[in-house]
Amino acid sequence: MKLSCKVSMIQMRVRKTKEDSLLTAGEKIKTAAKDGADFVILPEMFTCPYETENFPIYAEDENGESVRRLSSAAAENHVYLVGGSLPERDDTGKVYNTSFVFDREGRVIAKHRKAHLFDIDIKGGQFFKESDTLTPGDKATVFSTEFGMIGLCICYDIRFPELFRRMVEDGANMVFCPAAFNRTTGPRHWELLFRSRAVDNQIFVAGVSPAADESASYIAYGHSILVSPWGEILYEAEEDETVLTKTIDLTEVERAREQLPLLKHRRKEIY
Ligand SMILES: O=C(O)CCC(=O)C(=O)O
Repeated sequence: MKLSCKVSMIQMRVRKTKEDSLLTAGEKIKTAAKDGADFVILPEMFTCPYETENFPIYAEDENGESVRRLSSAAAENHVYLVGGSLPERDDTGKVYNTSFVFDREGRVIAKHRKAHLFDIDIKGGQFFKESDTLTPGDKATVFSTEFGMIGLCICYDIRFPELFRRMVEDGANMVFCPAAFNRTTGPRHWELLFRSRAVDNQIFVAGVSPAADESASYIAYGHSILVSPWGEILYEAEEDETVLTKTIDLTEVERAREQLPLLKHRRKEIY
């Protein structure tokens, strides 16, 4: 297993059209590859303005144009590509919030359908009801690479420690989370949640958000973040567009677990 990798987080604004968003993502993936990225991560719903009524309109099947374009981008740039998320329609017509992962040859090696739908109503703050148009996925997702097992989840999934523990039990030493928090829950919980999931599992966690767009009906929080197994914030963006490439030393996972062996100290018999 290789013990060091470069992760690129693409914080981009969703463009007016799907085509423009795909072209912009393509350019930024190239920039990340030039920086030497092994993994390139796009944001949640990076081609689709985040509104429930848009999900069925923008939805494509798993062999649709967006997936084909992301596959080509992964292969052309020889990177693992975590394709943020896209609205995906299955053959029964149900729509999911789905993240596809491509290997360096452009093959789909993982697919996570957001398991926890974002249905909230915060008085004086954010309202959203994904379940109006989306169906939840029904499994935890990990995939294998030369850097070990990697977990994958989407946005609101970050709030569920049980899902993370499942991915960690399945071997994940790093979890990627395309996400789009907002200006109500972002300032309150974003850092706290990413740091909590990292520290309670002693893993690296990366959250990648769209850039804020003042003209959107749902303004993403931005603040794409990378957290170490010690819970330290290694990088946090502002609200604007940025591509940030960071080297990750995966031996940190083992070191944290040797020095502070909390996973071994679990008392499964009492909970
Ligand atoms: O959990 C939150 O506060 C934000 C979640 C979210 O925006 C989403 O799941 O898309």
